[in-house]
Amino acid sequence: MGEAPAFLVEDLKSKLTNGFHLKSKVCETAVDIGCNRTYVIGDPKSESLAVRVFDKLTNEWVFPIVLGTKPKASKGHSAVVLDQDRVLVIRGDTSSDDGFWFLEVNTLFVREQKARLGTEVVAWSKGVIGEAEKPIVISGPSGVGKGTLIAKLMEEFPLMFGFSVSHTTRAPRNNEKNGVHYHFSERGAMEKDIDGGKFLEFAAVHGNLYGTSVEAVDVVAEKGKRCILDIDVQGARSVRASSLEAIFIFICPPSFEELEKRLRARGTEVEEQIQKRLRNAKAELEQGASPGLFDHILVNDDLENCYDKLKVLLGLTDAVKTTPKSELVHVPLEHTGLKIGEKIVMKCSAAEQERFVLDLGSMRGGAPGRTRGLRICAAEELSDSELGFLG
Ligand SMILES: Nc1ncnc2c1ncn2[C@@H]1O[C@H](COP(=O)(O)OP(=O)(O)OP(=O)(O)O)[C@@H](O)[C@H]1O
Ligand SMILES: Nc1nc2c(ncn2[C@@H]2O[C@H](COP(=O)(O)O)[C@@H](O)[C@H]2O)c(=O)[nH]1
Repeated sequence: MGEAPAFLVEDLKSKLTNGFHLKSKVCETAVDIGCNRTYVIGDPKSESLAVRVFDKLTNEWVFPIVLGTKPKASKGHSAVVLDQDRVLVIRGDTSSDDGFWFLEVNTLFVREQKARLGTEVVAWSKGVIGEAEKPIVISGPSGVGKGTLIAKLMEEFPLMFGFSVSHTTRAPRNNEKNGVHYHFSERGAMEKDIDGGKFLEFAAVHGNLYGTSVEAVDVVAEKGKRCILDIDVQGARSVRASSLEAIFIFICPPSFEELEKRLRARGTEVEEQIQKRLRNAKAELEQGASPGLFDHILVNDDLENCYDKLKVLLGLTDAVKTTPKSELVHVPLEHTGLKIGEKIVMKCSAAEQERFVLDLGSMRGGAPGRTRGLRICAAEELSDSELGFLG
């Protein structure tokens, strides 16, 4: 690995304490976390936000496994340590919906992945301004009508919802398209991606492997839509245990006989599979009722009736059919910032007269999902000390 170029580390380090400054074309920043580690973010050649770590105990560079959806390359960025767990990275010359990223170095998710992979790990999480709606997890036994309800929701509210396309090792049915209904995968390839930390959750269901990749959820969020996950109860349990905040809905059949009727009438499974799915349904129905896992239980008796109830609990009325747009702020390439408590006071170039405060006080979530609940407020809302910084 070799020794750290001391001049580089010292030079980069000196730029950052609680305050930070981005002049155009600063594509490499360094932050110290703890006594022994310097995280260097960025690569001036490619402008990518690559990450490497200098371990001061061994005097070696470490190249961590980088999880989560990575930020796009950037002409310049600034970085400030928020706590021992994460660094806020601000991409210059971008809009606030793609400007704020969190490099997680020691959060619970990162610690879990370090233990699992036995190597250095960091994870990216994109900062979301405002109260982006929570993803919706829909579970229930095979044949209960989850897919039917989700299809109705997507048809009525195409701008609001996006489907998380899972990976599965099951063979496609006649009407199923790769990349639309599922990413149909070879078991070996899927297991490799699971080992590589690319999955938010996975489970063996009815003899096949199914899983939700971090990317599947991110792709939906990237379009500004609310993500719907159709996953089994084991998957719901894993998501519940993760940092992804979601609403959990369990769909029940009116009776076991009706479930069997629907599964047979769908005509997609051979008898052996039907029997297996019905056996598993018994256990799933028991687990669905276990306390603390699901926020809502809906009985899918009459389809229209159940769909109406689903819309009510998601707070959907006829008046709400588009995605609410939060106000966007431009983050210029040149900016100066100061961390004061849970606020980042941003002063952009004097000529542009742009000043705002990024309030991290309500932030939640984080890798492997998004960091949500950031708030941007105007300079008028600043306290005297914050105004002092702005000069
Ligand atoms: N309320 C209902 N009344 C009668 N039939 C229904 C109802 N809801 C769904 N169905 C039918 O039941 C069958 C199974 O529904 P669907 O495929 O949506 O189930 P699913 O829960 O998504 O199953 P899987 O978990 O196997 O993907 C379909 O043929 C669908 O048209
Ligand atoms: N844990 C997960 N379960 C999933 C996922 N995608 C689908 N499923 C569940 O599998 C069964 C069977 O689905 P089918 O398409 O073969 O009928 C069903 O209960 C789905 O909810 C996933 O990514 N993770």
